[in-house]
Amino acid sequence: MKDTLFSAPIEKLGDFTFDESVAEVFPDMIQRSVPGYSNIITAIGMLAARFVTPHSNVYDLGCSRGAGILSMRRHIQVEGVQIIGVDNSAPMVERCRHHLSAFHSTTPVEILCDDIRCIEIKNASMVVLNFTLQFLPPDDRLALLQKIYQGLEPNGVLVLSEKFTFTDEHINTLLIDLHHTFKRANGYSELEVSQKRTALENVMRTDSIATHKQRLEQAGFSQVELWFQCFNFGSMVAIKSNNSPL
Ligand SMILES: Nc1ncnc2c1ncn2[C@@H]1O[C@H](C[S@+](CC[C@H]([NH3+])C(=O)[O-])CC(=O)[O-])[C@@H](O)[C@H]1O
Ligand SMILES: O=C(O)C(=O)Cc1ccccc1
Repeated sequence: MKDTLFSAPIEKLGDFTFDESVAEVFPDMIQRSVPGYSNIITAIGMLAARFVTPHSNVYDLGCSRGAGILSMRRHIQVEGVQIIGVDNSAPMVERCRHHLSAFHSTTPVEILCDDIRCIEIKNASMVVLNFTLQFLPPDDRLALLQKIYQGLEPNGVLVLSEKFTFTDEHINTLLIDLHHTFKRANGYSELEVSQKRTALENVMRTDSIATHKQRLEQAGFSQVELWFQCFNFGSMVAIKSNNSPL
């Protein structure tokens, strides 16, 4: 389904939510809106092949329709792994469960319709936050990362993908502008770009790469690196060391 949600003028533009209409067009929306999205999904599978250990849990927090879960599940070759996907949007969860059931796998997946701030994380070898942390209130972000760190086993990995802001105003404007050019090249009109930007203003509060690094370190991660960036979008890995004091 093609995303045309912001194509006509909207008189009272409300805040962006992950409702039925967004869930319906979501694969098209994210593919045309996030530069590097497919590369990141592919890399999440490659990281799963390396990091997921036998008899561990794997979490995809804010799993939407399950693209990250499918990519990980395809690459997991070890036994006894349980994948847990979490999303608090019922229309997303419904489509995610339906989509996953269309593919055969020996690795079980459970999809929870819940807030990622409320679920328990334990015995994890890999945790994915693929463009989800940016939707949490900034004050709740550190506590979530601390919970993830505590739930990870030594040598476990967190993949954190986000839209970034940049402290240099000129660079920030340039990268936002290149993102808009990317969206225009993918068929979105000026009106679609500007209405969606306004709808996202109050719900998606982005941090700088430096803020993310500091917060991940504060949560306990000692090895943190940006492994991918395209314009103002990117993805980081954070590894829990095997001689962690916590
Ligand atoms: N507090 C929360 N608790 C649970 N879910 C939440 C919360 N806040 C937001 N969500 C969910 O996080 C997802 C963010 S989209 C992730 C893409 C996916 N990872 C992908 O790889 O395709 C990113 C984007 O749209 O830019 C939505 O499905 C929300 O319902
Ligand atoms: O579309 C945008 O401008 C974005 O920043 C990315 C995005 C993609 C899907 C849902 C919400 C935000």
